[in-house]
Amino acid sequence: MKFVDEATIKVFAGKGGNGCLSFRREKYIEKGGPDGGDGGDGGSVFMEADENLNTMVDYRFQRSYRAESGEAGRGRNCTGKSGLDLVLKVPVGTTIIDEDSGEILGDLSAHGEQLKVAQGGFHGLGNTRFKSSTNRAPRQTTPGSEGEARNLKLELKVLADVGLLGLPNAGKSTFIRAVSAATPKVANYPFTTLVPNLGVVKVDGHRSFVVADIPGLIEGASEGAGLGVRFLKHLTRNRILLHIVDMAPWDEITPAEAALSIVRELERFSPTLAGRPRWLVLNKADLLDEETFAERRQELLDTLGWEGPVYEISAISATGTERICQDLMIHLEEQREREAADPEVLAEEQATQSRMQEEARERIAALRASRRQAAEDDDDSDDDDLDVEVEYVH
Ligand SMILES: Nc1nc2c(ncn2[C@@H]2O[C@H](COP(=O)(O)OP(=O)(O)OP(=O)(O)O)[C@@H](O)[C@H]2O)c(=O)[nH]1
Ligand SMILES: [Mg+2]
Repeated sequence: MKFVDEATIKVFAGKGGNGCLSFRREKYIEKGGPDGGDGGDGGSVFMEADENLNTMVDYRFQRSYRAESGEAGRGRNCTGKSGLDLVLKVPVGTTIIDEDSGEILGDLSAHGEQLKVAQGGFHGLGNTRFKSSTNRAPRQTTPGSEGEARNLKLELKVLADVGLLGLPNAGKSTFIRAVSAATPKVANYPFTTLVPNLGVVKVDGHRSFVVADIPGLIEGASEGAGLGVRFLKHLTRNRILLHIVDMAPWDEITPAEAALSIVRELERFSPTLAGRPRWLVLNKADLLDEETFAERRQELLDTLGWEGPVYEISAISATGTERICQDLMIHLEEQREREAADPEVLAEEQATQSRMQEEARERIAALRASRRQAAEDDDDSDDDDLDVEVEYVH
């Protein structure tokens, strides 16, 4: 699943320090010559790619960044100190755009790569510089120049490793809140989530993966009902799906029926996607006594004929969620290692992704056609919502 993670910031390079106007004043020397030093240069602002980062989240809290200004020059020919450069770290793969002109300033594609985004101001000259044979007591200095200022847009295409799948109200957004710093809206009604949310899950402090919370699928999603179909195709880019099931639904539907409807949806949409690694996550365990929970669990597994991994959690109190994250991390790392070690595994994964996308495209095209047909019949529907591009929101 690919999202654009973006942030808009303003950067200010430091101003150059002013040149100093000063004359030597010492005992016994009545008219000393000029000794005003130059100012220091203002610091510049750089962006630097850092492989330890994977989102722009930090840039959403602080929007304005300033490099140090240079100090003014002083008497006795002292040059002012230069301002320190400011280096702002961004994830590898970030594109940096000048927001006002739309110009792409650069792509930072390797760890440690830097790009200067705002030039520091040049230092002013002290009056010593203006001494000449005809002017032994110059009173002239120049001010330091202003540093550049720029509005920048930082864009990062993020691939989510894990996609959350489930009916509306299953607890997907609650799950992502429990395991990451993302804070999507959670509410006791369906379709709370209207646009996907990404959360970065940190495991043991330094390892991480990205989870995408998408709007709830409802039965008939692959037929274009509800919001689901717009997002189903984005799941074709995930490595693994977590199917979140509400074990204590408030409506008539049983967890087994609900889960089955989701699986059918997936199969109709893309058989290849339905065959991807998928783990069952039974949520809201806190709302049921043990016995009822066990019964529902058994019915669910039987109905699905499920033999894959199953987790029991209570997302609201983050009970059981840590273990899933540990296991997901291991699964993803093993997959990454296999792909890195064996080109055939990587090629296979790419082929699978292409196949899923092809299936998704066909499905969407078929839906479009049938909607168009319907539109001709009643002249009242539109199919614009079938293929929206997804923007990332925290
Ligand atoms: N008791 C209990 N309630 C939960 C749990 N997880 C989620 N909920 C509640 O279930 C409701 C729906 O949760 P959300 O996280 O918004 O569900 P969602 O799957 O994101 O829903 P949509 O965005 O509409 O698709 C909220 O009222 C949550 O507080 C849980 O483990 N226990
Ligand atoms: Mg939600």
